[in-house]
Amino acid sequence: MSNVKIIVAGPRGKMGSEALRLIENTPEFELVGCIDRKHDGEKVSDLEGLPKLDAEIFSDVEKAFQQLDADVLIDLTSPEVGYKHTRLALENGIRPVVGTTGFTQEQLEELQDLSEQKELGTVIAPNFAVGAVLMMQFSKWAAKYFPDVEIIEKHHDQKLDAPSGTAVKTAQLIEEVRDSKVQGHPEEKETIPGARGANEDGMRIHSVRLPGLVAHQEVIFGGTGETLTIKHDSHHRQSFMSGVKLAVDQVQRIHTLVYGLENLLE
Ligand SMILES: NC(=O)c1ccc[n+]([C@@H]2O[C@H](COP(=O)([O-])OP(=O)(O)OC[C@H]3O[C@@H](n4cnc5c(N)ncnc54)[C@H](O)[C@@H]3O)[C@@H](O)[C@H]2O)c1
Ligand SMILES: O=C(O)C1=N[C@H](C(=O)O)CCC1
Repeated sequence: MSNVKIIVAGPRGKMGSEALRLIENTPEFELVGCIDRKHDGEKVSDLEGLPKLDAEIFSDVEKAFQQLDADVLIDLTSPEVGYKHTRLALENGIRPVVGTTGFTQEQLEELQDLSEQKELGTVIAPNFAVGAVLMMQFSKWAAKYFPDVEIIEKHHDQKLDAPSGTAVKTAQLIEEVRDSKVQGHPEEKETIPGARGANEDGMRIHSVRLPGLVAHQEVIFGGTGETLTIKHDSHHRQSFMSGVKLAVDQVQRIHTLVYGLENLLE
């Protein structure tokens, strides 16, 4: 089988640089280029701290997609940029694997339509860590029996979007199995705005941002005389890489958009 030819967008980022190491250590993966706001025309191997890979950096994304012979784009950038890259990749016949979070529901639907129109697989996963996927699935299961639930997500303080993509996805999975409900006292009042967190279908989501954190989430269920907490911690960004690898492998076998790694796990 021939190598999977990959473009990485955001190669100098915390996740992008980890994805480069994954490619370096995966014999069947080949980095053919990168998309970066800076360093146009330089090689990845010229940049300090990145693997010694002989792939060119492009600042013009359209030029990169037209000139490079690529199968897959791995996007690990920021919400607006990631959305634009995903659209352009599909328009140029390249299958996107997207870890970038913060896409709106409307953007996800547009990308689903484009993916189907082009008959090209797309994987968008708010969390590539297998443990986090299980935490979300266990939460969906628990919500059948414990409909009162609050989510506390904790991330490093450089994160742009809040709530996290994982928290939004968790809430969506819970919404599939519980009726809409208002939680807490019906007459509760916030004396400091935001004290009760974001409100997603009655579920409260609290976002913590602190240096020292990577990616963490607790889903707390309350019942009569008991609580259940389902918790996941990513202590290192390597935790996301087996999921990225799975997504790159699977995106070549599908012809639609898959939102969430759980849809690719057996
Ligand atoms: N799905 C997951 O499992 C997962 C895990 C961690 C992070 N994330 C998401 O991945 C994204 C990146 O996270 P990070 O921690 O690596 O952030 P980061 O800030 O460390 O890296 C983002 C990179 O994108 C680059 N970038 C910005 N605009 C660009 C453009 N126009 N063209 C090319 N590159 C551009 C920046 O230069 C930067 O290097 C975020 O959306 C984050 O929420 C997802
Ligand atoms: O570091 C981040 O940013 C992360 N974002 C994802 C999210 O928004 O859910 C999860 C993993 C880390």
